[in-house]
Amino acid sequence: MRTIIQNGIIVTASDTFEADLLIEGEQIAAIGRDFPLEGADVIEAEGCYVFPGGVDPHTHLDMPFGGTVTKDDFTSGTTAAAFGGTTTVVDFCLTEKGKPLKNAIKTWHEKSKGKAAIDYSFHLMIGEMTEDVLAELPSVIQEDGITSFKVFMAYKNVFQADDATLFQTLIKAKELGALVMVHAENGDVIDYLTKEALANGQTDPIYHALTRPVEAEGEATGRACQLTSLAGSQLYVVHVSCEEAVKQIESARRKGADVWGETCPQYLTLDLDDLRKPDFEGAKYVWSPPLREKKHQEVLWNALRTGALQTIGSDQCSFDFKGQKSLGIDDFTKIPNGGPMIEDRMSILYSEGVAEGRISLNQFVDITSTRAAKLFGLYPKKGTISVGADADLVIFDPFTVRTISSETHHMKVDYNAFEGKRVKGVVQTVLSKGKVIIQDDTYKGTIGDGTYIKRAKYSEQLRNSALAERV
Ligand SMILES: NC(=O)NCCC(=O)O
Ligand SMILES: [Zn+2]
Ligand SMILES: [Zn+2]
Repeated sequence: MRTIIQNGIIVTASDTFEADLLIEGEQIAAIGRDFPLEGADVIEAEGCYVFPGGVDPHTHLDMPFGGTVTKDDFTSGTTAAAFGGTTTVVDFCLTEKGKPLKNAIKTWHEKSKGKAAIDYSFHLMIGEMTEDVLAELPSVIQEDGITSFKVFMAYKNVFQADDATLFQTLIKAKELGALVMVHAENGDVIDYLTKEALANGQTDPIYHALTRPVEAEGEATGRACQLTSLAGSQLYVVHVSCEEAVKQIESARRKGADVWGETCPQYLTLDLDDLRKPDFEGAKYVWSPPLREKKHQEVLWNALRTGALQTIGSDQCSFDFKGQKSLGIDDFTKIPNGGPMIEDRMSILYSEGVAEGRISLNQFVDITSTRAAKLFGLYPKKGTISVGADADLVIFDPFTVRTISSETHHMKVDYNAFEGKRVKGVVQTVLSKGKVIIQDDTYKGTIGDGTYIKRAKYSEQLRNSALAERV
């Protein structure tokens, strides 16, 4: 199959230029002008940007959590992602203590195989570091192509791991060439504060935020950075929400530590007051870390602009308001944490970031796609527009304005945290591996065409991307 995308403005993390793209099969075959049109499907992109498909490094699809299971599975979640311009997701595979890692990986393949609209991969949670886990890790990297491990420093008695586990994971990751990811909040302090709040009859959603203070995130972020330096390893801090955490990451990076940071659309745009909405509506805005005071948003935008934070994940973890979030109507600790964000991740970053002049167009591509592809061993197959790269592409109309609503979104949940918000820019066409999967707000793909990607090691990836940048 031959496809030509013509007259668009190509945008990569480094360049913006007018050119046509020739796609042969699944890949970009040439970038230029005046390709022979005979026998090709021609897509007109005049007046539009052509971006590399988004890479969402942080999703939870079909995941059991908080006494229920996320509403969006690999089919609805990846389809919604595609509508929003994302063409690769890396999902978190949850493990269970005392059980082989391979069991968890098998379960995640069962959840996703033949069910995805776009390509996907897995991170692997490490909850404990036993002899068995140590013995399994090399094959997780070599055979399963899973080159990032996630350690939770919060969710006491559920996912939380101790510092010894985090430290050993960092040491092992350095040896094996993996990137360690952390959910950085002090779970013990939060456990104490939540018990105290409940004892005082403080059960409303706002107490979710008030019992997870910025200091708890700042402290855990700093601790993770220090342990990373001590291990001489590499760290990626997920869903950074506040200035206290940004400062720790900035300070570690200034000292030369190999530390990276991600934030999410919700922390850039929503705030603590959303949790105070009446009639339990605040439950729609329960994330961990929680939404913060508005002043933190500017810090996060500045961090993205200056490079102190490098990526944006959706942290897609969706629960219906009715029936799922309502589990916590009398007790905020029972509200399932998380929200629907996979579809609007890029839209929010474009509209609030590029259109509002906070970040450049090239930074937008880097933050939504390229940087995550590089960090997680997907580059240059994913995350850029270059000859030989997968033809995962987004044709984006920057001028049209749309209104976000749960009535028109493609996620399975009954609300959208941005209901009624007007955003600049509309995804017009999306290609995944050379095939049009979204056009005119319609899904044209085939569920199951999204396939599992084995990823390169962290160290190899950095070497390869440095080489690719030099060419
Ligand atoms: N972030 C959140 O509230 N839910 C998803 C699980 C996690 O990433 O901690
Ligand atoms: Zn988390
Ligand atoms: Zn998450």
